[in-house]
Amino acid sequence: MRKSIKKAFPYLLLAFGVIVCSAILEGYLSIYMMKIVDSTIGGNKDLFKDQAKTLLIIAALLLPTSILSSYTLGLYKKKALVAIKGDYIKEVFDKNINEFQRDNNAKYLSAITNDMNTIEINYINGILEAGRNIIRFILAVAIIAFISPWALAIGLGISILSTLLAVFLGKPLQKHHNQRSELFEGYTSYIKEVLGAFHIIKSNDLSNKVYKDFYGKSKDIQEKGYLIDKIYTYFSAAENFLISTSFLGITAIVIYMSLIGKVTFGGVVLIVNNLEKLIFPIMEFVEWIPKIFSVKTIFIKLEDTLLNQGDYKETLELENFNNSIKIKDLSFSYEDNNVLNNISLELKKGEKYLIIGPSGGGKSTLLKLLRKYFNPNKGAIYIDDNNLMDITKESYFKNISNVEQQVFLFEDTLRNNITLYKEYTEEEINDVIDKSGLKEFVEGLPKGLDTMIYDNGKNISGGERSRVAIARGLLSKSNIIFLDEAFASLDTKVAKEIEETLLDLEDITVINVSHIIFEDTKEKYDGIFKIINSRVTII
Ligand SMILES: Nc1ncnc2c1ncn2[C@@H]1O[C@H](COP(=O)(O)OP(=O)(O)OP(=O)(O)O)[C@@H](O)[C@H]1O
Repeated sequence: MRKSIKKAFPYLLLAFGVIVCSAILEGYLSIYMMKIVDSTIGGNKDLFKDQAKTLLIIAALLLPTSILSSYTLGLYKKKALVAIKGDYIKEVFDKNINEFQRDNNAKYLSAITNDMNTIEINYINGILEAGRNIIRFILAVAIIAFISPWALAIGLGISILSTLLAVFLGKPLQKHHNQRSELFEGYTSYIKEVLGAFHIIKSNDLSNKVYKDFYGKSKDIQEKGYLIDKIYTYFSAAENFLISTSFLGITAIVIYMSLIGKVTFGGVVLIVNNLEKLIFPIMEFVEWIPKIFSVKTIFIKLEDTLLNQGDYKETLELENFNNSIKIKDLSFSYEDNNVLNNISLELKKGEKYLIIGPSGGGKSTLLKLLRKYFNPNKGAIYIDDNNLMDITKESYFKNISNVEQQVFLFEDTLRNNITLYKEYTEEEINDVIDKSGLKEFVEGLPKGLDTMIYDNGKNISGGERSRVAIARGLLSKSNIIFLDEAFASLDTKVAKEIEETLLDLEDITVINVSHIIFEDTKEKYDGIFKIINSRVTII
């Protein structure tokens, strides 16, 4: 993830370049001011008269450079955040389907909101502020060294002490930031769950329980934040004490040096003025250092969420599906739960299959294996004699489509929901609308295909949703359609009509996992398999 932020590095260089220019102007102005003060006190006013105009121009130039530095710092921040958020989402969608499904997706939600927020506040702002302070510090070092190396040595001593303090305090902060990030993850997951279950909570009078649970989780997060703030407070107090006593000490030393004639009056003014620039940047710098380091654990956590465990190299591109799917001696278990045992089946292109069996028997697992969500533990699935394990996911997914009980619909037009944002001719679209049984529905809509679908399809029926999923599959020229309990929430008449639509599709292989068997359509299947006790029987 840090690599993503590095993409914005040129903008960081630009911002720091502008700050360096501004610092040089400031330094030049300070030294000239000192020379003028000393020469004026010494009775020579000519230098002031000669240089007044130049100094005014330099002072005026500080205004645009400071505006430009704010602008370039903002630009870097924007580019870095867009890069890291964009790359994170892209990599989430590179995850294997099974690995993504295994996790609670609140983990990703929390990463893209809470963790990105912490990265922005502590890491990106930290880099900007630390860099800016280093530049200010170097300027002060140069100016003070020019006047008195002694004053510089003392100032640097304080800086080293402050840095050691920051490194020492950074460790516990890292741990607490990580724990807070985990609490945020649970909190996001909980909010997602209770908002999703709103009607169950209301209708079962669970609001009080939700309130209590929410209060507990929210309190834990606030307490952790409070603890982090407390550590920062102790840290700042120790640092303030160190700095203010040192500040007084150095001022006294410089005044003494002036009394014994080692520093001019202008030099005293300049050193006292630049001591602030020597000490405060370091003070701010050391405050940012633990914040920057504390984000390290968040980067590691984000990268962990993106890791794909399965690293099997897929080498075959499936252009088309022409003959058959062969399942040979396939076994699969979830850890030690053996779900499928030595299954062998052959499914032919264009034929229609129904898979039935008791709940928990392994029907959905077989379907997931056929959909390539994961690979078998033993045996194999062959698509036209190619081991499915070797076929790339991208090329395989182009050949299959899925009709689920819950068909996902985007908040967009019916057309875009069917085409899934790909280009097709009107003729192709009308053809699949006809074949999927959506024609009457579309014709009845005042805006036809341009009708908007709202809130994941609240304005269309369950049967229409299933038909949209079938239309998607037909339009993308899927060779195989998998159904997973697609009829479970439909009334019998609608379910039967959709099943008949599917059974009438020519050249398309349909594999339907269902509890529901209609006696009158049963005969239309080319094969019915029952999964029971980890084995398959042909009916
Ligand atoms: N991701 C998983 N991790 C661990 N065990 C799982 C997982 N998914 C399913 N199982 C277990 O595997 C077995 C088979 O589940 P599967 O969902 O394949 O059955 P099913 O026949 O489709 O059931 P149903 O008809 O109720 O949907 C069950 O014992 C189930 O608890």
